[in-house]
Amino acid sequence: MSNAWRALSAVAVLGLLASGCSKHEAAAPQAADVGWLTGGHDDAQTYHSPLQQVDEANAGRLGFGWSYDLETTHGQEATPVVVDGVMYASAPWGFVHAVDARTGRRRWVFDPKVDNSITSKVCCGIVSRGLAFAEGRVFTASIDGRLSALDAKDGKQLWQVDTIVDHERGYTVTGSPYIAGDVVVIGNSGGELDARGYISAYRISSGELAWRFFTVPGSAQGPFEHPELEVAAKTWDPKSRWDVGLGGTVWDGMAYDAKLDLLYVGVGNSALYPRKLRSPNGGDNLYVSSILAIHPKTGRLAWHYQTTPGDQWDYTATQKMILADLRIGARTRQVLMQAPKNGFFYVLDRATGELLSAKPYVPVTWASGVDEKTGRAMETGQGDYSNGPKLVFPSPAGGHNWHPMAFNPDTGLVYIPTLEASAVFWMPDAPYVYAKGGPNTGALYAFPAAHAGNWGLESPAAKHLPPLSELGKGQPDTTIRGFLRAWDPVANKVVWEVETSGQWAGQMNALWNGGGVMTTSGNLVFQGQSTGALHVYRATDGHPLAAIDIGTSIMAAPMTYELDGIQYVAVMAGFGGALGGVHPVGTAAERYGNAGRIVAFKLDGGPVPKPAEKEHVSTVPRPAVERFGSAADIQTGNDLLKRNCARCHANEGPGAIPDLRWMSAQTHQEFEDIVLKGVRAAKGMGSFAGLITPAQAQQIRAAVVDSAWRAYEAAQNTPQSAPHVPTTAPELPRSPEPEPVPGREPTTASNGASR
Ligand SMILES: O=C(O)c1cc(C(=O)O)c2c(n1)C(=O)C(=O)c1cc(C(=O)O)[nH]c1-2
Ligand SMILES: [Ca+2]
Repeated sequence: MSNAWRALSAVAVLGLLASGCSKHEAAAPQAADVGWLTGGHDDAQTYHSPLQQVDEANAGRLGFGWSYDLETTHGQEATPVVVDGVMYASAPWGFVHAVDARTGRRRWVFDPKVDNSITSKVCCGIVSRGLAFAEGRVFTASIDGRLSALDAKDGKQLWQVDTIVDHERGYTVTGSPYIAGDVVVIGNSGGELDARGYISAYRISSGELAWRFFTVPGSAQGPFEHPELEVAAKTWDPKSRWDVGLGGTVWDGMAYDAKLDLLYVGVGNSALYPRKLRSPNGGDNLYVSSILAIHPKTGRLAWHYQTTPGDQWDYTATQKMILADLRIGARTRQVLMQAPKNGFFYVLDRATGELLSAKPYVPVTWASGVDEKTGRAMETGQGDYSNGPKLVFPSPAGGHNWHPMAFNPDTGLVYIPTLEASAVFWMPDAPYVYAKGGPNTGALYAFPAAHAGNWGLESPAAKHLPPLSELGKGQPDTTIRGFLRAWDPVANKVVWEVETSGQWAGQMNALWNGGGVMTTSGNLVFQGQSTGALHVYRATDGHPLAAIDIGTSIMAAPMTYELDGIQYVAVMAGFGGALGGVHPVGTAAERYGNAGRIVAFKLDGGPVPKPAEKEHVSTVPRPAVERFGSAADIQTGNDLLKRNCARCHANEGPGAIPDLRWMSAQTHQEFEDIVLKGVRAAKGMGSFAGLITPAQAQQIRAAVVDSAWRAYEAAQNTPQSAPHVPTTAPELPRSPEPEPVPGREPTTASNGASR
């Protein structure tokens, strides 16, 4: 169907010819090399490979192939591509690593030379979700929004464009570029800041801008950049906060159908979050939280489907979409499938945008269902926090986030890394004030989780809320859990599942312990965990086949390719993203540090070398400075911290991002320079000058010091109530469980982390 598939079958034909030629020499026929051509393997973004050398009978023999040092401790979220024996991998900041896919030896590295002052605008970690490959060129976006075309041979830059329309606003780019015909398309991030979302399409050959599509109007009356915005403007209150940008960022999934010549684009949440502040008289607010089908030749909209009308919970529809042909009733339908954050699994006709089904794949309370006639979600009111705090399922982390799901055409199942979690949303007491280029959600939220630092209901900023016993009355169990779910997209039910939260159920770590997914025609499903294990399951029934401990936390989806008759499986490993500031209790990142690397596996490769173990802090240290500031300063400091800092600094233990409570005396001295002059921008801490005054910086510091002393005093009085900082992480299972894991029952059997 797609270019990628055509390329693959061309390789297969060449392979057959080659094996025909070698007939006389009585040698084993040479298997054709098979690559992985887009982030999700193909234009349909299936995360499925037809390879079957590694299969359910031998997956237990998977071992070390090679590893490659990515020279960073920021999170790894990308799936590399492999073309002609070379792996191209995108890494934090927008680096590209070209690596010999047989040996892991470096061929070239592209450094986008980012001005690191951009980091104060990063919402959810300095990450990259991938690159695109076409016509001998690698396309990559840097976090500051430049799109570069590189010569795949040597990494030389062929062209580069600045894709950002307004550098005063909170734009960054973490998403992958995608190819659609002769254009390369890129979106951007900033839906928690003041971005006005859009995608831009550039000519593959020259980098010339072909078209740009804004996802939300810039004003009530126009002039409108393109006709679709006039339609969209009617769904907004004319008094909407046009000045704040309104969100609708395209920060992750796209897919392309070459036959229909349609590009599919997932659009993110609204900014501000609360309707009351954003579009006071309501409206659906197109095209936030929508799936768009766009003609890549013209940039005109073919159809749209809005998953969350008038979103106010960060329910992005940016999640990766998969294109497949499914037998539904008596017909084969060309479908698009998505599991957006809002908790419903959508099957749409991808030619027309018609809704075929939408069923919850995790607990959902904001809506009772989706009306399949009108295609509209039916809101319950449980999500309405305009008059007081409300506990809502799913949480803003989503029933599913950026972690790729995978579709296996052999089993007909979609494998989804899901989250069962809720959050309490509320409007802050202080009136909302627009912060140019800064955080502008207009709402706050917290997770009912243990050890959740600034993200939890125990955080000082959430202290005035009613207790969970009251907020959660009559609601589903708020224990945070994660499951890998095999979902039948025709019957709309779970066929099998394994729990991936394990021993962390109820804690923030449970959120994304399970990473992105890949599936193969060896009847296999692959998923890494932040424990540092790559898990392999039988695709048909979830039977666990292998758990390979690599000593590096895995979030990204694995991929696979075959060279010289050897099938490799590879994954980019490293903890971070939105959870970068959370203490990764019990993970490989905690035990072995978080040096990012690519690890490749092959049959009979033996154990994977692990990084050296880190030394662990087992006590709560004494804060480096004495308490200071008034109670009012500390209260203000906590609110400022929640709005500006908590998206990175959870302050609940040693994470990939420092816990500010344990700043050294030296760091305390440099605090204003760090916050206001950007002296640590190279590490990811850009300047907040213009957003925070020197006096406010001191209020934030006073709040941090107060928290540090409270933790210290608690630890002195009752050691067992001290923050949980284990000295060793649990051992991972080395051998598969004997029993299959059938049916709908939740199980902890297969990942061994339930002890
Ligand atoms: O609205 C946005 O523009 C935006 C951007 C990003 C991003 O670029 O990383 C995330 C989110 N939203 C988001 O809501 C979210 O849950 C999230 C998780 C992650 C991550 O990398 O772990 N990024 C983002
Ligand atoms: Ca968002």
